[in-house]
Amino acid sequence: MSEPTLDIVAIGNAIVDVIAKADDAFIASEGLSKGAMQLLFTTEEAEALYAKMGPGVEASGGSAANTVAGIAALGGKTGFIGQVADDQLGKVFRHDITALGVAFDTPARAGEPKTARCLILVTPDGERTMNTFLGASQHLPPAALDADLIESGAILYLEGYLWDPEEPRAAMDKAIDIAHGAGRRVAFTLSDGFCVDRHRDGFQELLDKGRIDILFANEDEIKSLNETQDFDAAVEATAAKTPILVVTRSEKGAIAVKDGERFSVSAEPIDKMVDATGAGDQFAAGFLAGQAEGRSIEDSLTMGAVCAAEVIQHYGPRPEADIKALIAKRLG
Ligand SMILES: OC[C@H]1O[C@H](O)[C@H](O)[C@@H]1O
Repeated sequence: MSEPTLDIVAIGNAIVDVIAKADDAFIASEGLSKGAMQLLFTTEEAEALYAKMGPGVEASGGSAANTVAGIAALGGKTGFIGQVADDQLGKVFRHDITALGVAFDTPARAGEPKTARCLILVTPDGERTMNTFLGASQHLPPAALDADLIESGAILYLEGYLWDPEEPRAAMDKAIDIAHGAGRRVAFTLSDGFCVDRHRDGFQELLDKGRIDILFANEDEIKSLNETQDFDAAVEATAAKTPILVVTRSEKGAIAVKDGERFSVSAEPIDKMVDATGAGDQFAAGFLAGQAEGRSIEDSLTMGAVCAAEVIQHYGPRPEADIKALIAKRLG
């Protein structure tokens, strides 16, 4: 079996975010669930919400894409697979991710629907409420997978959001087989509490069949997965099904369980939470980069916490500061 040449290869929704400030009254009046991600099913729905939003800033996003962007910023070698349309936003997404040194060669898809966009409303408390029009990203077919790219990564990283549409779900299923067939590890994020509600059985089946080697979740997601409000019981149940479980807990820090041993890290101090978008993505970036560098679970958790703390102190889901330097300062 050949040695991997990349640290992480991710498959995810290829999305351009539009980020705007909003108040709680707007979230309520639109009937949105604060802090969650809801899907917008038509262009009309997306345009209607966009028209009501305040001035927005565009930034490349997509959960797993944000994670590989973070790992690349930390000096890791990464690849990405995701579907954009042959349009302006697709070009923006491709430019931004390749400019970071991420290998991304999934061909653009001609015609409708357009490249995915996520309308993100950030309230004064820094919480983000996401509204995603999946557009072209829901048409990532299994045939678009670059098996060589997947096999070249030490870890394949997948986002639970991609379990919503049928074609990418089949693609991820195939990608797991390719990665495991090449002796690689598979990491997976549960993405969102509502997403877990929609796909609890599918996610549990992945775990029961031993198809996930590293699972990322937050508190809501792990409780939802196990249909319990008892955090410790939820962690124990899922930790028994995967070699490494990582659970982020916002200001309470994060924990990991590896082979029955539990580790924890405090949240890094911050001045102010400006925008929570990308917090989980950058935590995963720090943790996976640590794993790729052969670091301990404790140090990988600290790297996750440093990356998450950086991203929530500015608008946008990807790092702006020199996170490599921040980690060097923190871990020496
Ligand atoms: O996790 C944050 C990301 O989720 C959504 O997919 C948005 O694109 C955003 O960048």
